Amino acid sequence: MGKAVEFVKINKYFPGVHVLKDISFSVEEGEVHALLGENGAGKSTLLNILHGVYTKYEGEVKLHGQKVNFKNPNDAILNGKISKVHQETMVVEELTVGQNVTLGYEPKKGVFVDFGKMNREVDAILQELNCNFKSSDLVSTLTAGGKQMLAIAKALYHHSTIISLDEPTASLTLKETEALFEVVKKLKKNGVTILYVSHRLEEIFQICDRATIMRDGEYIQTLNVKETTREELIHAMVGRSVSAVASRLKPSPKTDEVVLKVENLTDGHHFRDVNFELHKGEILGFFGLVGAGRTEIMRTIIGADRKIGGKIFLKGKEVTGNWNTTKALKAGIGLLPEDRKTQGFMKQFTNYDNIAISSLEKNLTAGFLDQGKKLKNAEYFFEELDVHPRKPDYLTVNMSGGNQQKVILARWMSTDVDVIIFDEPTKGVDVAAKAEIYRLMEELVEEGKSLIVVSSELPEAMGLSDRLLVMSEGRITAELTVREEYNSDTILDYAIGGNEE
Ligand SMILES: Nc1ncnc2c1ncn2[C@@H]1O[C@H](COP(=O)(O)OP(=O)(O)OP(=O)(O)O)[C@@H](O)[C@H]1O
Repeated sequence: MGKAVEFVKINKYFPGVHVLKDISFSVEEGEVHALLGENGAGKSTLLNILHGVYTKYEGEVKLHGQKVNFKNPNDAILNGKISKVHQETMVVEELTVGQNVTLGYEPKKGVFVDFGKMNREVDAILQELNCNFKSSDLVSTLTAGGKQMLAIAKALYHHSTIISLDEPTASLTLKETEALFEVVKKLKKNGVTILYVSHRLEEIFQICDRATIMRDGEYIQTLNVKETTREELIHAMVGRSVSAVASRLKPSPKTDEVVLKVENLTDGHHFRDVNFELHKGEILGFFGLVGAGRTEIMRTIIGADRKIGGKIFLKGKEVTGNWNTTKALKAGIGLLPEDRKTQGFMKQFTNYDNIAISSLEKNLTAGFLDQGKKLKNAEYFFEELDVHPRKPDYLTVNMSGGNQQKVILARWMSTDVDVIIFDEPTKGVDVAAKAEIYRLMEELVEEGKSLIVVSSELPEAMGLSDRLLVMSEGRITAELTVREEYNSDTILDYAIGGNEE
């Protein structure tokens, strides 16, 4: 078999930073090849070069032995038969699936779009991908997994022979993830080459043949996944051994004082009759599959969404009136949102300003905002969370995805609120930073703060929480109070809804 992709001595510079340093390696035709590395290692930058997003770089990219230099991603799709599928795949919600898949390249009858042909062609691809929606369905009716499939369908419509999947499972349900893996296997069988970027190492072992590891913009090595252990992969990525397992070093200073109480909370759509208490100094886990209603509960608690029934008590006082996020923050409760790209940071702000937004009072000296204080606080978290590059004065928008997450985490960790809700705190975050985040959470409870951690990663939910609530389809299906008795099979059963109390 030949080489689908060859990178030859790729160098890439952004103003003041040398991001890719002499990267050379190749990807075989028909293999599933993982691209691994810590946040900021350069994975997205390399993919952006491959897919024609960045056109200025040193070195050569070859596809099937031919040197290419695409003008833009469209050029790459049309002339290189190479497509990228990622989280933020652009779709036009108001159009049908078929219109989105064929956008700009619709089959025509004379000057008119041939909708019959469009639907026939797209439906054939959707069938091949085992999708449960049709070409004529509106995109707005699709789930995150459906949209991902749509992007793959688009790649196939353009006869792509190389497809990159960038963190494809981050927002997918368990079922959607399984369906995606089936599709990956099928594509591979048909000779399609897949480049796969993910921070979820178990997935690498499930579907990848080889893995290339990058560190600080450099090529480290390419490994045969079957002959590699999880520990070896982590060591190659981080350059040292790191425990990839969420664990607690110290017990929580948990008390009986109830800081947050939720009674029969219902939003009429995503969850109903939710009851729970959060105690001062504890980490309360919320485990469930994507779509179980956890995010919606948390948004309702902080006043971002409306409830139609039930009560919320904060430190013994019922939350009434026009409850909103500003009032919540003032009352001492904050949420680190799951969707940090759109709800997380200000594009025109530097890292230290983005970190300081929610703790401005802490950064005042004699009534004025103290730049020095802001910077010092940012520097502390940059060190603790190992943020790359170590530049608090950089615009957050220019940081890698995972490092942006760390900046937003730092914001919530420096707030004065004493109840912090973390929604998927380690999504998109590399393995070394995960361990740091767990340690910082322990420090927060030690300081007397109370945390809720929403997680779809079972080992994380089990390893981190003092108490664990399991949700399925909008309801709490179990409460597990003794850490030592956590059992992953039972918890998954509760999450799937097969073992309701
Ligand atoms: N437009 C830009 N201007 C300046 N620096 C940039 C720009 N885009 C990326 N970088 C820097 O390039 C480096 C590599 O970023 P890249 O997004 O490729 O990393 P990554 O491996 O994909 O990380 P993650 O796992 O967090 O997504 C980072 O240090 C980032 O700050």
